[in-house]
Amino acid sequence: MGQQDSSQIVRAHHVYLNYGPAEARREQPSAIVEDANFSIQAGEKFVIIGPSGCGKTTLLKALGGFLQPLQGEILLKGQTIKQPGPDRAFVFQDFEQLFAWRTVQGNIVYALQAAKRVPKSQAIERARHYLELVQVLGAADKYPHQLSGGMKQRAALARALALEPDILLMDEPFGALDAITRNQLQLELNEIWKRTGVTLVMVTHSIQEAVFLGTHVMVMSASPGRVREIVDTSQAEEFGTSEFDEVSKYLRSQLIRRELSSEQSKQLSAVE
Ligand SMILES: Nc1ncnc2c1ncn2[C@@H]1O[C@H](COP(=O)(O)OP(=O)(O)OP(=O)(O)O)[C@@H](O)[C@H]1O
Repeated sequence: MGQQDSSQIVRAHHVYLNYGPAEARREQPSAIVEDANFSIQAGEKFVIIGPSGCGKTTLLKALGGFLQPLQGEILLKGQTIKQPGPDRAFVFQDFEQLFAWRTVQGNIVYALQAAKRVPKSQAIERARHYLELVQVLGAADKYPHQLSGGMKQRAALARALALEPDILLMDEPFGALDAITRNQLQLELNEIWKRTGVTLVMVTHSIQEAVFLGTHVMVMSASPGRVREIVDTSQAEEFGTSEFDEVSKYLRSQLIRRELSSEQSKQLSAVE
């Protein structure tokens, strides 16, 4: 490996990913993700887009340490990622990611005690701070089944942020929300990012969301999943501006290039 830039938090170096037992994986001629090379700077909002099945979630799992590369390596702060750790927190699309038998605050306190051994009184204080940040402090004593989908996602976000991770990994976190709640959470996530400075790595199917939230958007191609391009979108964060429209158009053209079938192209247009 070459030298690591001090502000570089993640470096993926010729990463090949596949599933199954190590032996079987080695015998497979092709990988799901092939030769992925990219780096993420601390404090970036790094968004991954690509056609369905190209390996976006697979890549997030590898960043999370849940899947080891067949070849290559992923470094976090200069250290090879070998397993999951509290320095990386996840938010998923699924509304049911909180422990059903604990209150919203209890979910966060438990995570802090289990993952970071934070003493209880300090964990409660931290939980309430992050619940306030995502605007669900009023629901601190409620159980997940008493919350709307949007509130559950806010609570899951608070739990992830409370861990004060080096990177926050988000897999289509707003994908199952209605359009209004989704827009509101996008706006709020931007504000939270400005206040916390956390490095975000997010997968989305929406080009608009990618451009709005991302400072950088990585476009993947399918079969095999490869990194096609990383686009700096930091100047295009305002909906409706010419920069926003231009970069969205460019990303769309990159996504539907070459390998997409007409059916997949239709699906992509439908989500935009
Ligand atoms: N646990 C698993 N075991 C075996 N194969 C898997 C597993 N999870 C995913 N795959 C396969 O890996 C490929 C990439 O899946 P992945 O979920 O990473 O794609 P994606 O780009 O996130 O897709 P989508 O946009 O549809 O969510 C798919 O062919 C999928 O069937």
